[in-house]
Amino acid sequence: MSEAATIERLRRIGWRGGALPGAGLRLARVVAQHRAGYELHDGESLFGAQPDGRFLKRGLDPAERPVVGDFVEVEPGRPPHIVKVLSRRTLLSRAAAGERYERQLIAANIDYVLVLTGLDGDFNPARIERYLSLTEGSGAQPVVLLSKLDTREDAAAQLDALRARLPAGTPIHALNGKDPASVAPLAAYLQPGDSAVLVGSSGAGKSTLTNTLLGIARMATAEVRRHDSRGRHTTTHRALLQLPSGGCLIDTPGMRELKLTGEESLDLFADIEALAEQCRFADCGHGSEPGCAVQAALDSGELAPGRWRSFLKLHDEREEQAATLEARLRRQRGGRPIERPHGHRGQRERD
Ligand SMILES: Nc1nc2c(ncn2[C@@H]2O[C@H](COP(=O)(O)OP(=O)(O)OP(=O)(O)O)[C@@H](O)[C@H]2O)c(=O)[nH]1
Ligand SMILES: [Zn+2]
Repeated sequence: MSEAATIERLRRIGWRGGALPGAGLRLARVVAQHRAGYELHDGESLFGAQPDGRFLKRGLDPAERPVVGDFVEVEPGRPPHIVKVLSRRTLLSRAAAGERYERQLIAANIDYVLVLTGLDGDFNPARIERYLSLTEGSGAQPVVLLSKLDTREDAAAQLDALRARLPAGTPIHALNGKDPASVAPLAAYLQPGDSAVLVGSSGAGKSTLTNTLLGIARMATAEVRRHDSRGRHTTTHRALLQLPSGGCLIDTPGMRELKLTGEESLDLFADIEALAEQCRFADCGHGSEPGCAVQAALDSGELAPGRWRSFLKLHDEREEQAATLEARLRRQRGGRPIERPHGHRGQRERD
């Protein structure tokens, strides 16, 4: 295959250029990670691969291991081996409160995180803010998508409220996920060389939107999954969908269930942090303390109550996660076996 053809093929799986690997090596993208190994796609076909021994060394920084979305160099063989991870343009990760403190990598080289929420009962600005905070520092650009526009007559008010609340410049698109014309503006984020992930709660319309983007007839979700797992589509795969607009969508269960786990930045609430610094007491609880700048801003309307509540919620969640993490680390340092609290099981069984 000519070099131009190779580059064209790789662009369709989100490659943005760079040096091609030396003779005998193949460039591919990680689309899934299993206990048994990796699934890779080279723009033409899907194949399994094993990580080279050096990636399995104990104590290796997990950030050095291949992750979904990585471009890797592969040495042929049975099975092929991943020998090198190319440098990443973006990296989505979160803190993992496990036995050992680790940053858990979610995906590499993602350009756009499409945060999908339905304009129906699913609509929840606080959750959208939480998703946005997850993309902070990753290098990926968040895009807010609101589905089920066709079911609402009063969406303008929801949109205005969201615009006022989210950081200025955050792209927001309201759409009908079933209608190709309504979805067409998203092509701007899905050009050749672009990689996107679609996240949102169950029922938000991820499969519906994905099918419209793919331009294939809408099928029941379960049917789509069954067909894909049988490999009915030869050029696409559930985990890495090549879209007609030229970009690709990484769609793995791990991506779909992105959750906050405690270490995300609260930068979205920098204005509130700044307010809190103006309180008379450094340890102000922002309740009934005299000289509380937060209460003053709430009273004057400068700070919206809903925004204050979502700040508190995210804050509490982080504190809780941090406490869990600290307790685990303390246990580990003490070298004692991990004890399960005695009352725990009994309590569980009672309810
Ligand atoms: N009217 C309307 N219905 C929609 C739209 N998007 C999705 N739906 C419907 O909402 C329901 C859920 O959509 P799915 O695409 O299955 O949602 P999902 O996010 O993939 O859900 P999970 O597979 O559980 O993660 C289906 O009945 C869709 O037909 C939309 O823009 N307008
Ligand atoms: Zn205060």
